[in-house]
Amino acid sequence: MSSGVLWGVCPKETTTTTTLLLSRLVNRNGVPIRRSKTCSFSSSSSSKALAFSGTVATPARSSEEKVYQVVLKQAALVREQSISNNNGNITHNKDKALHFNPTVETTTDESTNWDLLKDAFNRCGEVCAEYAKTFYLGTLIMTPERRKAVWAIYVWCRRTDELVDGPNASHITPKALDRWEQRLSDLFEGRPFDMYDAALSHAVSNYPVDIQPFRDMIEGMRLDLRKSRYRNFDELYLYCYYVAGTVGLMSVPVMGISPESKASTESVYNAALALGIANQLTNILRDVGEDARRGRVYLPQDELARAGLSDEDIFRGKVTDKWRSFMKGQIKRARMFFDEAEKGVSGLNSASRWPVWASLLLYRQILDSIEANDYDNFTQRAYVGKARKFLSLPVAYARAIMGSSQTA
Ligand SMILES: CC(C)=CCC/C(C)=C/CC/C(C)=C/CC/C(C)=C/[C@@H]1[C@@H](COP(=O)(O)OP(=O)(O)O)[C@]1(C)CC/C=C(\C)CC/C=C(\C)CCC=C(C)C
Ligand SMILES: [Mn+2]
Repeated sequence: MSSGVLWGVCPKETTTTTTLLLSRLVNRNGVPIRRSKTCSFSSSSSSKALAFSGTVATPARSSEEKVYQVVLKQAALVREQSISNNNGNITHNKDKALHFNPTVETTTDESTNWDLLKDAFNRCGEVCAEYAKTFYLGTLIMTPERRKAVWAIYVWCRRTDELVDGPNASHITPKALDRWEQRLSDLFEGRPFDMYDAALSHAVSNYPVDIQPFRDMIEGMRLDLRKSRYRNFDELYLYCYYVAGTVGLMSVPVMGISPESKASTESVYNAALALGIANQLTNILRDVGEDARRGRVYLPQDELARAGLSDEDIFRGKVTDKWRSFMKGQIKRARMFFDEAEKGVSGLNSASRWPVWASLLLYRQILDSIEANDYDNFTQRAYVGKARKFLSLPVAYARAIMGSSQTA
């Protein structure tokens, strides 16, 4: 498939801003911490920094606190907006979905809409199958409505990433991202620009999906345009939330929360966020060499310095004992986010657990593969081979099933 056809869309119009609020989830070492607004913070230079407003000094909020507020808001929205059946299970928002419901008597125009929409979802499925085969296979066990919605979200995320990473990336300006964000607002208001937008427009009208994680992902792409260094983990955490944690928050309302789950909505969202962060940290560790060749160093500068390393060491690309030891710490932290994510999978609807477990186990194994490469992520790209991928699927399935008995 020509990615030019799929991604070469130049959106029009203006922007909106994102709002992040307060509180927390896991600390920068990945350790869960529950704290109230009045609790004091642990470590981190940026958490300790003071933001001055007038003459009153107030502690600057850490990225974790800001992101946790988004989690709380998303969890509250899904509780409020979802129409619950007797079990409290999340079901479609039938009022909004009515427009595209083929079982409702339709005019010719509406039938045409429906045909176009069917084509749009089929195309989304093809894109997923092409770019993320294992994930695509996992979606096949979901209900058709859920599956289509997840595909539409996937395609929007991929296109958004391609704006700054794809073949036309050198032409992408902040203005283009503003136009992409305007297009996002339009599709959320039922005015899609193209067929992929129409698929997402339908999906977000059918499930209690909020626009904020989508806007925040665009904000992550803005960061990629203007920033190539991260001073500390607090900055990196925010970036990871923007480009990947958001995916978890977008997906939960569609994947659904299990009616039998004893887990709180908030804890399921926390786990989804953690999976996105874990995946992105893993991406970053896998792609150190590739990113360096593009002049990018995502690794926290203060942690590099503490390990006696600098950008120069990364550009030189020599695996030394210092590097191995530094990488061990980074891998450990990524694993802690995976651990955090694992705790929430059983809170999802049963049919959504298998693809989530599969993606979690596969991504997590990239970390094993970095170790197997003796931490050479400068010249080698860690990957999970076909055999290991294949073996992970029944393991994922078993975990998904085990989750059912734990939640019941
Ligand atoms: C309770 C619980 C655990 C729920 C699970 C929630 C859930 C489904 C979380 C999904 C987490 C996930 C797959 C995050 C994606 C993270 C990621 C890899 C982001 C990449 C960003 C940019 O990275 P970069 O440019 O550095 O990397 P590349 O070299 O370009 O790869 C992204 C590329 C952003 C775009 C993200 C996607 C295209 C993935 C979107 C995926 C979905 C919508 C489906 C998620 C569903 C499942 C089952 C995995
Ligand atoms: Mn990318």
